[in-house]
Amino acid sequence: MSQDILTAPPSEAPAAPLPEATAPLPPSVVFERVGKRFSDAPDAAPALAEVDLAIGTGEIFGIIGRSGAGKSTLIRTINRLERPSSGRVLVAGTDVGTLDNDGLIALRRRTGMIFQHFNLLSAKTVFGNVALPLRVAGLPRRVIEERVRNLLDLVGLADKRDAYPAQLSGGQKQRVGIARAMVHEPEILLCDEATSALDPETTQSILTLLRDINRRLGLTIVLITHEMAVIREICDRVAVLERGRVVEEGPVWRVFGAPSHPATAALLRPLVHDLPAELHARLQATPPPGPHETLLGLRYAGDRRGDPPLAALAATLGPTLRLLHGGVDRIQDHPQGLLIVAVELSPTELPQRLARAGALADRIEVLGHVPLTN
Ligand SMILES: Nc1ncnc2c1ncn2[C@@H]1O[C@H](COP(=O)(O)OP(=O)(O)OP(=O)(O)O)[C@@H](O)[C@H]1O
Repeated sequence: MSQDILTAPPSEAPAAPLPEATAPLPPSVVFERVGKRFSDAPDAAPALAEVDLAIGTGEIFGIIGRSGAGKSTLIRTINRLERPSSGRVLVAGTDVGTLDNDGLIALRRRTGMIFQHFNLLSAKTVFGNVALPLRVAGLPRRVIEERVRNLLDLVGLADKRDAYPAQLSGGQKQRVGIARAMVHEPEILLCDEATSALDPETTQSILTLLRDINRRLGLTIVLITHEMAVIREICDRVAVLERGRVVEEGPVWRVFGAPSHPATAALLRPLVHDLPAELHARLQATPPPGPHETLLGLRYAGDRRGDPPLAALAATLGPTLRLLHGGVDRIQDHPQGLLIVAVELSPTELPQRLARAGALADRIEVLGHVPLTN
């Protein structure tokens, strides 16, 4: 390809536009109206309902949702650890529901999986844990030796090959888990809360490793997590599940910058951690009967020019307006402005003022209420 470019005669014609970085990639995993019921009881809510999603090849795709929303069930349909009750799951174009035993073994080899608690065998060394799936598959010793060595190099554990899991830190155990998941050179890596048992620094190093593997090997990564920071850090796109349904999906910068569904906004609410600790501790979900302040989070998408209009906000929300926090985050290189302000307004006045202030931010969210004490 580069040869063609180098030897092509110069052309006066304008260069063809480069494909947009966000152009959809061919799908690696497709969910078509996937439903899952664990119970036949007519009043039991389905674990999944009418899930339609396409995950592009080489993308890092996050699935979020509150506990019980169906995240694990959905990710487990990809390697058929769960079978949908309705709909289809396609992996690289193949309906995984139609696979026979051999097909299923092949599917599981092309979809590695890592887990929150690593699932390592304590009686086997690092080498033994990573080599096990290859031994089960009956590969020659020489091939196993070489592949495991390469994988331990890839995950930065070459010097730990003879250590036992009990001698490893959590981050090192997860690196073993990643190496083991990669033994069959999969096209897809499924991560089920892979960093949830790790401290922030170790989480960061595992995310860096996953991103590196994704970039170097073109691996598609599907991950579920309750840690929004993980999604923000490495995912290209994200889907939000609520009671088994996809309620929102899109590029992370857009979904996190301007969440359109209340379930997403609720998941992102930890932004209140940007508040001073003393205020955070006193925050209430419902307005108290006496005098109180209401805390508002105002978000600004990156393409909005200029500073947030503080004077206009004060004119609209009233003279009690206090600025508590202001900052700009970058998500996937898209700047996201966030202001947290406090206003002293009665429960009847608040919605009217908020309606008028709507044009002054891309999104305004009520974070809670704080009683005022004399
Ligand atoms: N094997 C099972 N048998 C019966 N019900 C199940 C089974 N697995 C999951 N469920 C139910 O399906 C729903 C979705 O569960 P799932 O574990 O997929 O949610 P989740 O979003 O991954 O939750 P969490 O974040 O707590 O892990 C829940 O109501 C759960 O109780």
